Amino acid sequence: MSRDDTPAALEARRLSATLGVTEVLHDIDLALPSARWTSIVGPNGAGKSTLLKALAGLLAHRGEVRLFGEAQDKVPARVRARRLSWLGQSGTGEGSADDLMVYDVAMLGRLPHQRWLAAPGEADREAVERALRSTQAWDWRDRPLGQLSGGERQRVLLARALAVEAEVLLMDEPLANLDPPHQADWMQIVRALVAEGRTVVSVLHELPMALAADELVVMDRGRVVRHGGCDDPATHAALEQVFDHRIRVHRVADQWIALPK
Ligand SMILES: Nc1ncnc2c1ncn2[C@@H]1O[C@H](COP(=O)(O)OP(=O)(O)OP(=O)(O)O)[C@@H](O)[C@H]1O
Repeated sequence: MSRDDTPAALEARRLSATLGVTEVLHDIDLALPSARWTSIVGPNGAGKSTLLKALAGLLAHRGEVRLFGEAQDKVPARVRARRLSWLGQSGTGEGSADDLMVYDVAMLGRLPHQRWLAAPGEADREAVERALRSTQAWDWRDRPLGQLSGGERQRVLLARALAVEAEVLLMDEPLANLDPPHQADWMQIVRALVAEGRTVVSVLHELPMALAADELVVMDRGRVVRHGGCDDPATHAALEQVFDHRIRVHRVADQWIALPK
């Protein structure tokens, strides 16, 4: 449960996961509050993507994952796909979509809402247009995904994730390839989602952006070493520690930044 006794949006209990023959997540207990933005950070190989996939129900694991208090493997796949939206690391698993038009890629986000083989309805078209406009990808709607630059493509995939209009959005390195203005736009989109009561969980390498979240999960070697507020000195200390004290968290112009030492 989260601190105020409402069910956490996502909760992991004694969560472990093995890839190949190696256990990469060890006994993780974690409760991510709803209507908040939580960032997951840590060194390369810490297990961030694996944790996100396990939380999304995309990876076999031991232990339990709960979605708003309900055992996630008991939630029917279609219902889960409406409640939980996923943006994977760019370049993974999207190759087969290269020939699709941008509009149709974003429309894939509406599949969980559509009846089997039914054509998209008005609500689907509106959600797709809203999503593509919010990531400034609407002008490319008639272009094939494969013709776009890395950053343009990322904005289309973000639009697809937004088009789901899910309560929970999980995003793995959503800022990859985005230029600074579009990184700022991404943060505005996230803040707007959270203001609407949605829950956002992002794996980020950009520490200043990660520290702009409400809460930070700091991982190291397959474990959560700290889950706390982004303004909390104990969170900053954990962050500095997992990066071997090679960074230092500072307050500059009303935001937290992490500078190399
Ligand atoms: N198929 C696999 N078989 C064995 N080990 C794997 C496999 N895939 C990933 N791993 C290992 O699992 C660990 C966790 O990987 P994961 O991708 O979750 O880390 P991460 O924190 O997201 O890293 P990064 O910041 O580099 O993206 C790494 O040590 C990685 O080498």
